[in-house]
Amino acid sequence: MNDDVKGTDGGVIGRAGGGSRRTAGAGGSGGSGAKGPGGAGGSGGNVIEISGLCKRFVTGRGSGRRTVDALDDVSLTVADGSCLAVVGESGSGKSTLARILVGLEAADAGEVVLAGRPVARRPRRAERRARARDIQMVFQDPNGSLNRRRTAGSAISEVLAAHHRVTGAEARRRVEELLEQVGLRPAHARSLPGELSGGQRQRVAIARALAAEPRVLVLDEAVAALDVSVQAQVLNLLSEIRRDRRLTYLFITHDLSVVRQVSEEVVVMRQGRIVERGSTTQVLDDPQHPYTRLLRDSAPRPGWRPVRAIGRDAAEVEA
Ligand SMILES: Nc1ncnc2c1ncn2[C@@H]1O[C@H](COP(=O)(O)OP(=O)(O)OP(=O)(O)O)[C@@H](O)[C@H]1O
Repeated sequence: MNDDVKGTDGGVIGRAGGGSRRTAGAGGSGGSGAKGPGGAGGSGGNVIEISGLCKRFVTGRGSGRRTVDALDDVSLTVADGSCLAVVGESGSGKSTLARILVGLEAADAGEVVLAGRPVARRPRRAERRARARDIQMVFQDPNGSLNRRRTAGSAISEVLAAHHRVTGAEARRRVEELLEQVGLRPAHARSLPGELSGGQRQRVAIARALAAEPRVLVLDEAVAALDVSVQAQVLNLLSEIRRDRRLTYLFITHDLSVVRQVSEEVVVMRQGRIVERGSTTQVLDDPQHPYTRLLRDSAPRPGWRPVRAIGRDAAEVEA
């Protein structure tokens, strides 16, 4: 972790309304938040602590060999019950971060502490299962987590059975409760994914993730495929669920208007590194890093004129 981005105030990422912000300096890439008074994993502490995370992908052979540092010394914390948004252009490393967090990918270096427990880089089966209870992921495309031949009810009860000792009538009752929580009717338990709209499918995917009763939801572009009115409904639903269940969200999105709606804090990623972090209002209203300004100025809004510089070096853009 780089000292130039460690806040002397103990960092900001993990605290809602922490009120401070850091821009990573030359060579800086990480953010750091302090443990709250409750300590890691405790109420008021950080439920996610990531430090020095690195991931390199190597593709091709010989002269076609290519290496990409998808994550380069990434550090951040997320406070219990808060929502941290992760933004950045395509290829900046957001999904790799999410996939490592939920165990779909192994990091090359660095540490992940989840609910106070360090996560092994190559965990055993029991550890993977324990992690899945703590942290669940919702993807952009619900078809990724829903089998087209399985009803919504069966998809949800599969996760229930994996993590909780419930069977028969109790499982059916829990499925109905979960469907209601995501704004669907109990009868939807009998629907196949193909019989549901995109928004309804994403609600089922959310109910399925909630069935584990996790502490953390990682949402990777979870509303990006929905049309705007459905998107607003699902975002409202996610906010209600977070409040009611005291969940923690890591919310990956490229859409800055979504960031404003859902998160208290935001980190901005570029080429595998964190370049800026802070409260959502500070970062979006008064961005300090040229790349954040570029992202903001590239977002469509009334009177917007496209900036054709995404992909150019941010320093160039600044100049
Ligand atoms: N399995 C893989 N093999 C090779 N390269 C990969 C792999 N996964 C990701 N990468 C590369 O790592 C970099 C980061 O990818 P990642 O998917 O994390 O970015 P992202 O910010 O989530 O992008 P997007 O918003 O388009 O999903 C990219 O350059 C990508 O091509």
